[in-house]
Amino acid sequence: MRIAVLGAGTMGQGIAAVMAAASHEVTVVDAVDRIEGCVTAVRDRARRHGGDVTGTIGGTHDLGAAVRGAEVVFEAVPEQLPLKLEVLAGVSENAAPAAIVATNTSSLPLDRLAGALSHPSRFLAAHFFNPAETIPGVEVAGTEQTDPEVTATLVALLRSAGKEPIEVGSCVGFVANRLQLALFREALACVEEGVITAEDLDILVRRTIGVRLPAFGPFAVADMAGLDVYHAIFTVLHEAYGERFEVPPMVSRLVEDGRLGVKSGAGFLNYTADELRELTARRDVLYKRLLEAAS
Ligand SMILES: NC(=O)c1ccc[n+]([C@@H]2O[C@H](COP(=O)([O-])OP(=O)(O)OC[C@H]3O[C@@H](n4cnc5c(N)ncnc54)[C@H](O)[C@@H]3O)[C@@H](O)[C@H]2O)c1
Repeated sequence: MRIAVLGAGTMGQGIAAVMAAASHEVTVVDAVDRIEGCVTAVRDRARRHGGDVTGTIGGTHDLGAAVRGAEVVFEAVPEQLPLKLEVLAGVSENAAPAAIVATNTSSLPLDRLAGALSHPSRFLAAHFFNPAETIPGVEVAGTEQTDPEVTATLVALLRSAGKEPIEVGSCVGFVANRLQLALFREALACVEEGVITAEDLDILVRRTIGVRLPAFGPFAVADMAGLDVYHAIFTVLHEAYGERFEVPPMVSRLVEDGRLGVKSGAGFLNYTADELRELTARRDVLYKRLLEAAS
């Protein structure tokens, strides 16, 4: 496929590297003086990521020329609404009506960005994580106007390039950044209260709750801990810290229904008898391997 990547900074280079390593014809567009430097950086990153780079990598300052022949355009210019609107308007003027336009915005509302395009049904978000060539997951979000076929095509493109697209609703900040910032906000609160240093907090996270996350998400972790246990902890933390730790009604409901997690056979998630039997052993093996890999 012919792919244009707009903005060849931290993210654009990574996205271009992913696509070049997957044999696509990639053109990066940037406002920097030395565009050759961006191309070299993309090629180096693609090589480190994928070995042989069979796709071509070009660079230009000319957005119009780059997007004119592109089947997919990835936008990765800085997170400023007026700039993104200007760049997307330039894409709209020059790209073929059938081209798919994907923004890598972290937080800007997709509906506002879609307003810059004359074919908003071809627009959606592909939110990569840094470094884009290494982190597997990519959040994919459309607006109400996005054609489902466009989403399906982008998802297939990402999969074929070795990524793991995960579709999310079109909310500000999507999902991963909301989770990441919620954790960071509480980490800052702990440091500001003086209960731990920033250095020790990083160690604590890496050696406790962080060990679990590559293997199990927050709902699986909660089910393994026991939702009655979470209910009790929320109750105490709510008294100490107020509103932000109020017992979530969903947790209360599940506890009332006897869905306490793995120990009662179901919680947030459902488990087959086989899964329940194997879960603890699988968990212990995974944690051991993850700790070995991280050391
Ligand atoms: N850095 C991250 O960890 C991260 C992660 C996910 C998403 N994002 C999002 O990705 C986008 C890009 O972020 P980044 O970290 O790569 O920024 P960056 O500053 O590293 O790169 C942006 C690039 O865009 C170029 N640029 C500026 N104006 C331009 C224009 N008019 N035309 C073409 N190129 C132009 C800049 O010269 C720069 O090289 C933002 O929307 C950001 O929120 C960033």
